[in-house]
Amino acid sequence: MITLRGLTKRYGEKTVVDALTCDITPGQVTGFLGPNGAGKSTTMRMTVGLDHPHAGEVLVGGRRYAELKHPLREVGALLDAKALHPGRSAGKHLLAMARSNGIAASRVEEVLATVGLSDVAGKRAGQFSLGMGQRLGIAGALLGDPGVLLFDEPVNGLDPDGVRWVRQLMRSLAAEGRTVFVSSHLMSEMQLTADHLIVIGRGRLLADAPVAEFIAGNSRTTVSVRVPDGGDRTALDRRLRAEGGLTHPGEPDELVVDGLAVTRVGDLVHELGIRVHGLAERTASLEQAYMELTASSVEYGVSA
Ligand SMILES: Nc1ncnc2c1ncn2[C@@H]1O[C@H](COP(=O)(O)OP(=O)(O)OP(=O)(O)O)[C@@H](O)[C@H]1O
Repeated sequence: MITLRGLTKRYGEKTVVDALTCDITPGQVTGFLGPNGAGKSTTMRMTVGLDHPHAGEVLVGGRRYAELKHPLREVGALLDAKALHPGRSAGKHLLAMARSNGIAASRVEEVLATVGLSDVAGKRAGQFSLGMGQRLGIAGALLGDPGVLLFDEPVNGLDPDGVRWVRQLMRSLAAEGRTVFVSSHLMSEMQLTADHLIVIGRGRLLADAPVAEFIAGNSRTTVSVRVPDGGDRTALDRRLRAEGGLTHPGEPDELVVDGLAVTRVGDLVHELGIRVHGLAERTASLEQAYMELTASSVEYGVSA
């Protein structure tokens, strides 16, 4: 469990993490979303003692990071995959981490195997590709077999196979009862990986909800009706509007209906005796819901 209570961080005049209060609970993957500069990395850095809050606190398993005797056994983190000694081999890098936290040397081979780097254990980390570096960072996070894991954009630079591997790893770590907190800008991937979401904008909490609830609460479900005959389409359009629906054209043979349930649209089609080629409910994607929610919190954007 990670507990944030009024967590606040300022850089100069700017408050980059602003009174964040939430719990990141075990047994599920919690996605951490927010526009560039929202304060995600800063929050994660404070969780593992690399930055210090100006106010409030962040606790791991009920304790501050500084109070943990062997921190890597309690919380593992992939924050900046490039932050390692480039001349040191992957194996030696992990061994040094293990020694500093009283972790058995045998864990090094285990985690290298888990991330698929056993064959390059002797290679210098500086020669690693972006994806290999990410895998090594993940190995470091797993080293102490911790109950709490933080991953800051873990799929950055990974190929599709690697992205899928990370997704499965996150899911299995959560299924083992661990707390998995992961940031990403890849909404489609988050939709597949996360159970719960924490969304921030300009350092403030915007949402703390299960993925499905977040999507439902920040977007509208529409109904798509495919009507091949233009005359029928006009008649249906008129009727749907009379019933209080908002309609707009989609594909050439399609009407998109807002504000009426799919069952009601189906009944009206039947009543009018209209031939249709498709009737479907369209649920918004996480990306649409996210864009909707964060539109006013984007700091570094270009106007459309
Ligand atoms: N060491 C620092 N000194 C000054 N400002 C900083 C420092 N670290 C971060 N910031 C500022 O704090 C804000 C939050 O940055 P942070 O990296 O936490 O955001 P983020 O949500 O992780 O963004 P991204 O999605 O781009 O990685 C930004 O405006 C950033 O410029």
